[in-house]
Amino acid sequence: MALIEVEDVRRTFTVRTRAGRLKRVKREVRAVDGLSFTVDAGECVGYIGPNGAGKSTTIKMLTGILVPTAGRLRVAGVDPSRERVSLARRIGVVFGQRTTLWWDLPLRDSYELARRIYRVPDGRYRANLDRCVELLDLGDLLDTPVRQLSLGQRMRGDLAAALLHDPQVLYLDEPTIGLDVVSKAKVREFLREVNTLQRTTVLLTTHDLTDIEQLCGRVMVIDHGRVVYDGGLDGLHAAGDSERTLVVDLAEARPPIDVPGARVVRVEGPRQWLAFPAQDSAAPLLAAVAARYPLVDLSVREPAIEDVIARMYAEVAIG
Ligand SMILES: Nc1ncnc2c1ncn2[C@@H]1O[C@H](COP(=O)(O)OP(=O)(O)OP(=O)(O)O)[C@@H](O)[C@H]1O
Repeated sequence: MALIEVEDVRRTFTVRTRAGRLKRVKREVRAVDGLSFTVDAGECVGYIGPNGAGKSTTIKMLTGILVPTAGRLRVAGVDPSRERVSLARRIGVVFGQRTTLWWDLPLRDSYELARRIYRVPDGRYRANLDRCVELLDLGDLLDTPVRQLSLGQRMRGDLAAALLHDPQVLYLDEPTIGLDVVSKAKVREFLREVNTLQRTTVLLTTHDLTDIEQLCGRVMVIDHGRVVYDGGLDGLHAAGDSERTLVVDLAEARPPIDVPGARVVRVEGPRQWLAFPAQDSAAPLLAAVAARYPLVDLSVREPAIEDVIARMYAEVAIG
């Protein structure tokens, strides 16, 4: 069942720019330009794209903050901008860059306020709070004012606040930004649990592609307000023409070796790096290298997803 429906949605902004000393001209910016997709209940979807691609504008329309210029939007059966109050009970939102908690209040009081605003029944509130406190390790922090929390602690606090009312959809905008490795791991583990056990639908915007690799079965890449890729991470590699690398340690330093189906991209003493198409099997290549040259060691490196996406953006920009 589709929980999020976006059908040919557009959103333009009129901006005024200087033209000469006194004159100002109006210009139309198409932030979202004919966007269509659906997200089914229980999915965890990465929503990624370069700066200015239209991600925040999409999320703002899906939360009812912005009204689309044209097109149709539904979240959990509700038109976001027309029914913001009933939508608020169905969604949770976390912005990595700013908090939705009350700065001067202890976490516990912020949660209590959220309980009243969303009219969460007592039993459900208790159960959800206990679960979040345990999974996010918030026990010792509940009585600390939000302004005294570290960034990682605050983010964990924000995640709990977004989930106390059992939303069907959770929007996450850069949830791991600025966090250290340990905090990132904790946040990701929690999100995985929320998505797989609670079956909460997650739409995740991030520039940290490890978030996507570890959490999302599906990725949507957006550029210039349109979806340019929608599918699994594997397919993203194929779409971006990505390459894997075979790293070989030869018995001695040599000029670049010659093996069909691969090309040497780097040589450092006896070590050589051979690039080959990511979708090809590495086995024949390994066999060919081993048959021709005395080897000490070899390993295969997967392409960095950042490189794949950078390549894809470059193709879109050229095309
Ligand atoms: N309120 C606004 N007024 C004018 N232009 C806007 C407004 N909001 C967004 N834009 C423009 O719309 C385009 C899309 O912006 P948006 O913030 O949705 O991108 P984004 O993908 O979220 O980028 P980032 O990764 O940098 O957050 C940009 O060109 C931006 O300048």
